[in-house]
Amino acid sequence: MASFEINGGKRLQGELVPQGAKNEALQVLCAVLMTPEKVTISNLPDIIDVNKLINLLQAMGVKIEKVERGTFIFQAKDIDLDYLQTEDFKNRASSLRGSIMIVGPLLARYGKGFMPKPGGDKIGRRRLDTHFEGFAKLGAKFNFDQQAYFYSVTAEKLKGTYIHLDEASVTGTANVLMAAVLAEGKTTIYNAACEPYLQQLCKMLNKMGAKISGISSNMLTIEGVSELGGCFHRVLPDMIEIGSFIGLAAMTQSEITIKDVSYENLGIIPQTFQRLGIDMELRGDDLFIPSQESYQVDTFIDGSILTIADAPWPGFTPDLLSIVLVTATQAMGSVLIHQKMFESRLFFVDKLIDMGAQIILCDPHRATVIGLDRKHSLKGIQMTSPDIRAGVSLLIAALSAEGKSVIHNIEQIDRGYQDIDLRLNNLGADIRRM
Ligand SMILES: CC(=O)N[C@H]1[C@@H](OP(=O)(O)OP(=O)(O)OC[C@H]2O[C@@H](n3ccc(=O)[nH]c3=O)[C@H](O)[C@@H]2O)O[C@H](CO)[C@@H](O)[C@@H]1O
Ligand SMILES: C=C(OP(=O)(O)O)C(=O)O
Repeated sequence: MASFEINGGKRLQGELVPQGAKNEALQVLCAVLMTPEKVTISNLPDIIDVNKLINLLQAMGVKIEKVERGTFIFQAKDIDLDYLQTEDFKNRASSLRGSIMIVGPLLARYGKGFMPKPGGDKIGRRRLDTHFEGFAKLGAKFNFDQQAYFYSVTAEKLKGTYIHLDEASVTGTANVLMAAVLAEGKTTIYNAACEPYLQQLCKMLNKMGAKISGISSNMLTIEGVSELGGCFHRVLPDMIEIGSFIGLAAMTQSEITIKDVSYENLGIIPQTFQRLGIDMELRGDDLFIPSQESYQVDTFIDGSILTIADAPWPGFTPDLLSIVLVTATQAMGSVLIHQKMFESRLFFVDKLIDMGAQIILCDPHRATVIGLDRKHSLKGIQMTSPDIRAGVSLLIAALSAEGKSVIHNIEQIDRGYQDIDLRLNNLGADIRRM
């Protein structure tokens, strides 16, 4: 288990180039299974989860050529379907969440798809009903082996239909969408998730010959086609990393320019950090965050305490709530953080409280943060990263803190943030990997 040792209290200055988006990368990598033709993807982040999925695809028989860091050519001509029953497949596929999205493409192209219990963050219940109910609506037969915790779907032929998803699941929408693209006839997916990740996936599939309309809305219409061809696709900058850098700048009083953020795809994210009192300026497509002595949390119009809550897109993404929470610890004013989607994502506040933050964990979903307004700094401590976003939040807290902190289990951070220590050290941080 690797660790970071951080000497905090340093102001950073300079430019950060965001990596490609982790959660989009996982979707579009699964989509290479939709065609026997070559698919080139660029701006793939070099992070644990993405590399695990690339290795899984390779083990399944996908030919992969690395053009340069971040750019790969994939060709899924001969897939070894027997491999999907092996222990090696089960081990690899269960080590990340994104692998679940290979099921839709496999079902669509080969009439069968398998999946062990997928991995990913332990941040609460993460059910897969939406995925399998969607496949069943398209005509697939579903089986769940409870003993082996193994999901399988089979179908001789998928037939387009009307599907009202039980919830706007991100990976669920991607999975059902990919199955529908090669189904016979028209499919409508209502209550579809519509994050930029999904918009990008739809655009990529259309480039490959799919007929998807309604992109960016919660109703996707798909006219099935019999086959897809190759394409070139570039992954968007990671909006979660961009949000993390905004919080980092505010907490450490740093002046940071985040390059080429693709502002139009950030949705409500900049606005949400502005409500914490963080100034920012859009310069071209770069986001400039000035060094701020103090930032004051907004209230609602009636003067009541601000609530920041997650919601399906275009609402505020749950993956940035931990970062908003840590950023609020040094703000002037109070804010209620309401994590509606996941029930185990706020417990890391214990560590922030140990560092001197003023937080009341009301229940597993809600925490009230009473900002310190830099009356005193957080103090460095030893801690363990419980999940990817809490891990980065603890890193931000440690960078702002007085003294030395150690964060254990940084594999959690590395699975989503590329070379984070090196990139922040280039701007003046003091992070040592141990
Ligand atoms: C690999 C990947 O892409 N992971 C992301 C994906 O996970 P994933 O696709 O697994 O998450 P889902 O969108 O399926 O659901 C996330 C959680 O929110 C709940 N839920 C979902 C929709 C809804 O309308 N109401 C509701 O309560 C679900 O029950 C679940 O507990 O989306 C999540 C939600 O944005 C993100 O946190 C994950 O980073
Ligand atoms: C929860 C996340 O990832 P995963 O779904 O891969 O666990 C995340 O990216 O914040």
